[in-house]
Amino acid sequence: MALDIKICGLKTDGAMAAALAGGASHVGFIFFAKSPRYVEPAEAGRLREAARGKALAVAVTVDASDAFLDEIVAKMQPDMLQLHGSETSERVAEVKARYGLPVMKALPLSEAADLERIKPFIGIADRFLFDAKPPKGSELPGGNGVAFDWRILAGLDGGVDYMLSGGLNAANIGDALRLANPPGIDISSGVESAPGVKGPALIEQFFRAVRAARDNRAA
Ligand SMILES: O=C(O)c1ccccc1NCC(=O)[C@H](O)[C@H](O)COP(=O)(O)O
Repeated sequence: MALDIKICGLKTDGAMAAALAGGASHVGFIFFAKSPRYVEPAEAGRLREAARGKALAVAVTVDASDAFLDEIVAKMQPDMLQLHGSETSERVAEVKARYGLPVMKALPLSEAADLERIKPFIGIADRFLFDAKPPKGSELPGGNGVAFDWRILAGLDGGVDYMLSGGLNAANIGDALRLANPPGIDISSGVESAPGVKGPALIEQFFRAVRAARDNRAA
């Protein structure tokens, strides 16, 4: 089974080049002002050009207004929108209809009971991104480098398409793939040398770890 890999929070040409060289299927840009990964929509529009025809460019927003989404869509021309706030299923449907783009809804998980939260979005969101709940006091709904118990995903209906996210890195990706067998994975701070600073060598190392884990499973 193919594994989708999203490298999120890109801000530089070097990090974009490393993500594409590694074989990323998705590249993410953060439009949340408090994040150290924030990029201006026009700059994301410049950066995403390198990904055309190679990886899907994902705009990550948090409870964004129509006006901000209009600006992002016009200037960045994303292939997909990731809604990473407390958007309702009605809002997801509205955004999909307004832009005609696929929407990935991020949901924070910590225990099996949290999987109930996906129900209202089934048939509306095109994909889910399952992330850890932010640590107490964090100003960021994502990009916190915190993992959740991946074993809870074993209880998920096989038809649910999702990316596993939160605290992934080269050291734990093998366990994550083994325990959850996800259709996609997403990483941000695990390939950074400091908050918001992507390390091209760390990105390369992560792809190597993914390949090694998959080769081990196939052997
Ligand atoms: O990364 C951010 O700064 C961010 C800020 C606000 C909303 C979402 C954000 N990130 C979304 C992502 O898809 C991250 O890749 C995901 O949360 C995993 O991050 P990490 O645990 O650092 O790998």
